[in-house]
Amino acid sequence: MRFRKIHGAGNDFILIAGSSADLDKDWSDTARRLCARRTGIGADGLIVSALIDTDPAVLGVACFNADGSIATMCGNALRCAAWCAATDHSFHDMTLVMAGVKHQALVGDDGSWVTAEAGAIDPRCIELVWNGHALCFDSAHTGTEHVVAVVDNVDSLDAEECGRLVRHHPRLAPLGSNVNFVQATGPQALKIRTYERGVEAETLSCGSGAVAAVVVATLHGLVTDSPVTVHNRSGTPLTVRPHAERSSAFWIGGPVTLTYQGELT
Ligand SMILES: N[C@H](CCC[C@H](N)C(=O)O)C(=O)O
Repeated sequence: MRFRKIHGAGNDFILIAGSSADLDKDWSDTARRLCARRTGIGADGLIVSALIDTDPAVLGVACFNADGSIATMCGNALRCAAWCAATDHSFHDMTLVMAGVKHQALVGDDGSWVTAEAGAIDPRCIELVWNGHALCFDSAHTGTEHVVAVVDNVDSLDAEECGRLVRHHPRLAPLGSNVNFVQATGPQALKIRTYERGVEAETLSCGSGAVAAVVVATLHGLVTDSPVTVHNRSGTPLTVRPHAERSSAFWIGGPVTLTYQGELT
C-alpha cells in the first residue's frame, strides 16, 4: 500500500489515499505502529482519505492520532488531504468530510486552506499556578477540545510539561483536551505552542489549535475580526481568517510539504 509522509506547517502525518471502504476500517493499531518515532515511520498521526464524489469533489478523511485515538477534527490533516487531492486529481475547490462534519477546502498558490467551525467557549475554566506562572485557560471547541492560556512569553514555560499536566486536569475529564499557550506578538499576530492530546507531546503546529487561539485572543481583545498570523514552532506560520459567510467559521491556511513517499510492506 502506497503512503505519503507529509506535513502541514510541521504537523506531520502518514497519508494513505484509499477507497471509501477504507474509511470504515479501524486504523488504530496501524496508526500506533506506523506513527511510532523509533520503530515506525514516525508521525503525529495517520490520515486515510478516499474520494467519495468527483463533481463536485468530495473526499472522506479519517485522522488517527499517534496513540491510535480518533481525531474528530484536525486542521492540518485536512489541509494535507486537500493538497494531495489537488495533486492527484487537480481538484482545487472541494468538500472534505471528517467525523461526519463537512469542511470546505481550497488549494492554490497561497497554500492549502480548510474551514473550521468554532463552537462553545468556556472562559476561565482552569486557573492554576505552575512553576511560578499564574495561568488561566479558556476552553474553545473548534471541532475538537482545546484550552488556551494567554501568556506574556510562550517560550518562558515548558509547554510540554505544563501541557501534559493540564491535559489531564480533572475539570477536562473524561475527554481531556489539547492545550495551547498563546502570546500576542503584534497587530494581528500571535505566537503559539500546543500540547496535543493523542500525540501526547508538543507538536510543531496545530490548525484547530490556531483557530482556538484566535477565538480566545479575540475574546481578550488581542486581535480583531480579520486575518491573524499564528506563528508556531515550525517557523512556518498558519493564517486564520474569518469566513465571510458564516460568523462561527474560520479558514486555516498555510503550506503543505511532501517529505517522501513509499510502499508499506
Ligand atoms: N493537529 C490537529 C489537531 C489534532 C487534534 C487531536 N490531537 C485531537 O484532539 O484528537 C490540527 O491541526 O488541528
